[in-house]
Amino acid sequence: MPALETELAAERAHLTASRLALKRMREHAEDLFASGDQVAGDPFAAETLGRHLARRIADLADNPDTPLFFGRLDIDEHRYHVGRRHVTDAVGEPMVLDWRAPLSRKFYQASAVDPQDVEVRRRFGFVKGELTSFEDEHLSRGEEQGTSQILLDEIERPRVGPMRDIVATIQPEQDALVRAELDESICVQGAPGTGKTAVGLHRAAYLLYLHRERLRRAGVLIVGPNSAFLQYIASVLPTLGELEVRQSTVEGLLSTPIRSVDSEAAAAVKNQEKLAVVLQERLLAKIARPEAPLQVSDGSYRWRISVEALRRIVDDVRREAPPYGIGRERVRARIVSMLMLQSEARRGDSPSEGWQRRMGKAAPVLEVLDRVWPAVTPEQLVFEVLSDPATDLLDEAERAAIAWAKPPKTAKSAKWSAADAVLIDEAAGLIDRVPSFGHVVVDEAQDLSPMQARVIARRSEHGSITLLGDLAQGTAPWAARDWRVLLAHLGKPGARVVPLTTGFRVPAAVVALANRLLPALGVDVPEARSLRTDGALTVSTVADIASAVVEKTRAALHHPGSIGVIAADAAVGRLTDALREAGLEDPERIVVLPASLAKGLEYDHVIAVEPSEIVAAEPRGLNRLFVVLTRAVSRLDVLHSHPLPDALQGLS
Ligand SMILES: Nc1ncnc2c1ncn2[C@@H]1O[C@H](COP(=O)(O)OP(=O)(O)OP(=O)(O)O)[C@@H](O)[C@H]1O
Repeated sequence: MPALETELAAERAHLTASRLALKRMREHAEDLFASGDQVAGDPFAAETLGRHLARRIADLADNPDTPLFFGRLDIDEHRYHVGRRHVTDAVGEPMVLDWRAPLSRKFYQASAVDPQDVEVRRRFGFVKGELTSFEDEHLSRGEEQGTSQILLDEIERPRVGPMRDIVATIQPEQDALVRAELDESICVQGAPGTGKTAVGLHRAAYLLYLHRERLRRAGVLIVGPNSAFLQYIASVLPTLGELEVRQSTVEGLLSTPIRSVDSEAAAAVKNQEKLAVVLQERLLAKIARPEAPLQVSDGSYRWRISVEALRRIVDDVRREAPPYGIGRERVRARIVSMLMLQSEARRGDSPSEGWQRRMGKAAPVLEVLDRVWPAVTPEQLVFEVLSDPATDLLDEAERAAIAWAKPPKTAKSAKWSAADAVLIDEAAGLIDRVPSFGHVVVDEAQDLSPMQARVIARRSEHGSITLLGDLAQGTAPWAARDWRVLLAHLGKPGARVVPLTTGFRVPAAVVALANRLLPALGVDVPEARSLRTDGALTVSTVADIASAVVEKTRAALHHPGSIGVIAADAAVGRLTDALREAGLEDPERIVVLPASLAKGLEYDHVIAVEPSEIVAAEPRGLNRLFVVLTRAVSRLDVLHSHPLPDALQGLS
């Protein structure tokens, strides 16, 4: 057998042996799970152990399509296979190292210039789970491949279905971000297709591996722009063995059901940061100066707190500035302890806890509390501000914009909008503490409004964040133009801003087209540089858009992979009908997508319909077009019957 075949056979044998070892590990976990009741001492321990083992069993599942290892490091006579999880043999010797283990870092970072003791780095090529090839780099001899063929094959593989993990081919600049310390917050300014989303998800998996207990308790949260995006990324973390990460939109984090839609003007006002100040001022204005002493009857005794002493309590608590609701409880507790001191002095013993509770709820105490520090719900506070936005912080036009069209009678009967729900969350954060996640990853972060950023700031106050985005793809009316400003709203003003510029999705010709829009977008971001020289771009002037879309879609079906027809939202119905009438319905492969939902997604073949309509549909329409043009993995057809936007003139 030739040497290459012998090597391949040996690697396949190692793969088979690793599979068997994984099976044994899983069976062991299943046996433990089955006998859990007898092993654990009490029902609580049994449940905890059960949950742990169920997680472990799920973690050890073997997916035949995802190879157990994808690389090998030869260091000092040892061979280390690097894969998605640890696999050990019957005596506990490692057969596969988890990609997140410290040693595995060399797989991603070693180079001919800095071999890090690695003699050989081997990358494996797989086809449908079958090990079919490998590439060696003799780093200690100064040999390093340019761009790996296995990487190129991977990024050119047709995309159908949800996003995949990239563990086998993480690049050094991505790896440095994935492995940043847990307490470091970072902001990744990444041009389209540079792997921002992938980096964020792998960072979450890496941090969970390294700080499992801490993060399991505090939790990890991924925030994405919409549910289509969340579905698209949902399977990446489970394939990396991480099942317990919360994935949500900003709206999904809020507790208020959304039952109305704001005008653009109202949404713009409500999303400004100064609304946080408006709410806070209105809340603090509820605190009143005590004007009378407090007297409480207690059996045959009568206790009294002077008005000066009450004022001192209120002033002290106000100065300490706790959340408003906690402040109210603090005032109550201090009143009760003054009463307690009087009772102790007269009766000579300490009152019981029951006595303290009773005093805390005594009618005169409640009366004072309700007068000087009244209880308020977040909904009530927002209702009051919107019903009567009397504040110098808002001008006449702003007040008019947010006034209710039909004022509800009470906070309970109000129909809240998405921006109201954010205000209610702000109010809730002013009134009480919000539990903080250990780490929060925010994707498409450029579109967060200052008030939405504060929703996330509250949930990451004691943790760190990974902020992912591209200022050029900002389409919301309030989209960020400067990361520093947004980072300040997120409570992480000092976070490192790191650019990513090597594109893995979009072919060079398509990147060049999209880059023509950059100067008109009004943001200062580095251009993308594509790793891909393949791909095809056509720009065609057509007479009838619908029939051109049908024709291009039919032609696209000759290639493998997904097809995204992306058009201005208003045109989607018409194009869907045209494709249906032409018999081109294949939900597995063809999607007609409104431009407003394209962000973060990718298709092998994109048919971008009528750019000028996409641009005209919204104030940041040019940014939207930039997003649409950069969704293509292999081929992009631009179809237009109206003139192209200025920046693209002269193309067809
Ligand atoms: N190191 C890599 N190896 C292989 N594929 C990669 C790598 N990095 C990124 N990719 C692939 O490139 C594509 C783009 O990645 P991703 O969606 O994370 O980029 P993005 O920066 O979030 O893009 P956008 O801002 O345009 O939404 C994905 O298909 C991803 O799997």
